[in-house]
Amino acid sequence: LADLKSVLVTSVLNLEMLDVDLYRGTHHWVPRGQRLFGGQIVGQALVAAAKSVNDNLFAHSLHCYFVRAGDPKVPVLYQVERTRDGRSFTVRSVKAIQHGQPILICQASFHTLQPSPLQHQFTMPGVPQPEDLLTVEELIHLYLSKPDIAENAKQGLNKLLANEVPIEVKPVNPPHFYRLSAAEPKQLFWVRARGHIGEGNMKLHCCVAAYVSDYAFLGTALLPYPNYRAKFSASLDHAMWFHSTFRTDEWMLYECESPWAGGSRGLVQGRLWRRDGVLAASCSQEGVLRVKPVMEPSKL
Ligand SMILES: CCC(=O)SCCNC(=O)CCNC(=O)[C@H](O)C(C)(C)COP(=O)(O)OP(=O)(O)OC[C@H]1O[C@@H](n2cnc3c(N)ncnc32)[C@H](O)[C@@H]1OP(=O)(O)O
Repeated sequence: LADLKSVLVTSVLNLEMLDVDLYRGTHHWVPRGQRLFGGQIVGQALVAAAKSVNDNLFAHSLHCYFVRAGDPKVPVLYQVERTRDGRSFTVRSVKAIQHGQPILICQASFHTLQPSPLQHQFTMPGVPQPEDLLTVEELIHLYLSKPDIAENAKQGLNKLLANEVPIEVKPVNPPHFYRLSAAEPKQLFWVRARGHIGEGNMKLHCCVAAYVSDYAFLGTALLPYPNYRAKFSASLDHAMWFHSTFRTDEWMLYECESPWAGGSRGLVQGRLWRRDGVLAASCSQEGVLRVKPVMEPSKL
């Protein structure tokens, strides 16, 4: 079963070409709520951009704004503009369109492989190996097996189990579902695409990493506030930098932290580590976070 090709490759990131530099994407997993998953739109935009660059060029960064909510009822069109082709760097601008209007604007830059004596990186945090940790689904089953669990909590968790998220996630510090204590705005997950992708197509692995990197990212900014729940949260922008080769169908450590929240917004930053400690990619995102108290204050 593990050798089944990842749905991210066969479906989500497999765009239909409509014309030169014009593509159509389909949806796979749509989160609860009425908007498309941002990671899907960024991943598909990067696929569209990468189709117009030479094979010797690799994505090194992307910068996106989510300007409208994506509508799950209709497909997304991706229109690529060939902004510049240089000797080393090539830039593409992609507009994701629904109902004739942009939902995402994305700039992606590609670079030829160039060796350099300048080379450093932070050190990967020391964490338990993925084989010693439980998946989110296993953690939910464990939680559901407790005798005193409230009916509404049960329903919420069962809905989570019914999700067909095409990525596997193993939290390093298992979440306390419905926790009421504040935590530092930091979290660590092992993540990988479900199914097989295989070695060799670095362009594709960058697109999968773009998809994966939006998953649960913004939630990091809510960890210090267990007494508030998001009544509206959405990513406003997303940026990524790709540093080295990696495989997204192998476990990677996603280190997320939120250095700031204020003014109904939160900033999150992340690092995707290869299992052998090589820094694969860095990410940043700002999101809108409109919250309300979990329990209404007493009127007495
Ligand atoms: C996992 C994370 C993800 O993947 S999220 C998915 C990717 N990101 C997105 O889909 C975001 C796409 N972008 C957007 O939807 C827009 O740019 C957003 C962020 C909504 C822009 O916000 P804004 O300029 O407020 O838009 P808008 O005027 O259309 O209002 C949208 C709804 O929000 C409300 N709103 C507005 N301001 C306030 C406020 N200060 N306090 C409370 N509510 C506010 C508006 O009334 C409107 O509500 P409604 O939709 O009419 O019910």
